[in-house]
Amino acid sequence: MTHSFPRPTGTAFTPDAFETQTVNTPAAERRAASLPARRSVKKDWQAAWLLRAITCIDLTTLAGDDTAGRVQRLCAKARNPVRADLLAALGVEGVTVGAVCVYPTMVPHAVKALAGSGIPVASVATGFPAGLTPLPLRLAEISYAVDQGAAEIDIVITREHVLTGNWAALYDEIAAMRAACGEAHLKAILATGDLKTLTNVYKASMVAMQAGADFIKTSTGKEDVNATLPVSLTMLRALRDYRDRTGQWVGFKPAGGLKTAKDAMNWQILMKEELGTRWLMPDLFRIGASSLLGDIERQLEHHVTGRYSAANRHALA
Ligand SMILES: O=C[C@H](O)COP(=O)(O)O
Repeated sequence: MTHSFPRPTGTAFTPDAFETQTVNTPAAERRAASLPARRSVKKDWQAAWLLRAITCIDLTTLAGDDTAGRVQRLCAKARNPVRADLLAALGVEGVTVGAVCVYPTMVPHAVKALAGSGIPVASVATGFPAGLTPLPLRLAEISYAVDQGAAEIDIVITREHVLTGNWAALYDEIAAMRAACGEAHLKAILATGDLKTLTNVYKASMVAMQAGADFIKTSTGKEDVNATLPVSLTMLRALRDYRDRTGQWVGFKPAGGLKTAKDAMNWQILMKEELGTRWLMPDLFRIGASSLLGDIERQLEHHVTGRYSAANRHALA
């Protein structure tokens, strides 16, 4: 039984917790670069890590041409992410994903398609992906998504507040969004590809956690640069510093560009080494991805059958 942590409550706005902080970017980049070079775990252990990764995927479709039919198909995949014969061969059952993540108007279709599954529906909101609409409209979008049945809200921050060092304004907007979420969990998308420096990433992470975010998330998937290992390392260090200062455990969600099973394992290894095994569970770790599951399933098929499906012949090095 995994110990469950109380939902983070945030704190008062506390600039001294981060204002003098600077990130050693070359050191962070060196540390991150060492991960993919590692020999990854092999055979049964690899399969176990990949099954664990599936349980943390926020299976996502965030496209302008999304339809009810596409969301229904995604939800069917969320319910059964791995072929039954492969699960039987692996000796596991009941594997499902962490959540399904969609746009607000697609929430009702996901809620209906996931009824009885226990899989939560996550919705982006607050003017995703740019976030440049009036705050009252952004808060109303949160309320709409929650009213439609979303249990998790992925909000986007106003990057200008970070780029101008207006940390109080950033705190206030995220705190207002957290209040609008009510019982729904809030994931704060920092759009790190827009934030220019790792020091800004660290500070934005701390402010989002002080404002009550349940998760901090790297990217919308729409920036030029989305989830990277150096940025993720910086956010994990902020998570750890925040936990050490406040005792509150906040979750982490890399998103955007995680496409392969190797990507998933690189982030899992980073999480384990920086924060520990407990942080590999879906209440503290999610991967926002639209195509990652396909490659993980192909690697599991290879593990079981020794063959790759026609769609992919890239060995997991
Ligand atoms: O979290 C949501 C992201 O948009 C997923 O990005 P992706 O399509 O690169 O997997």
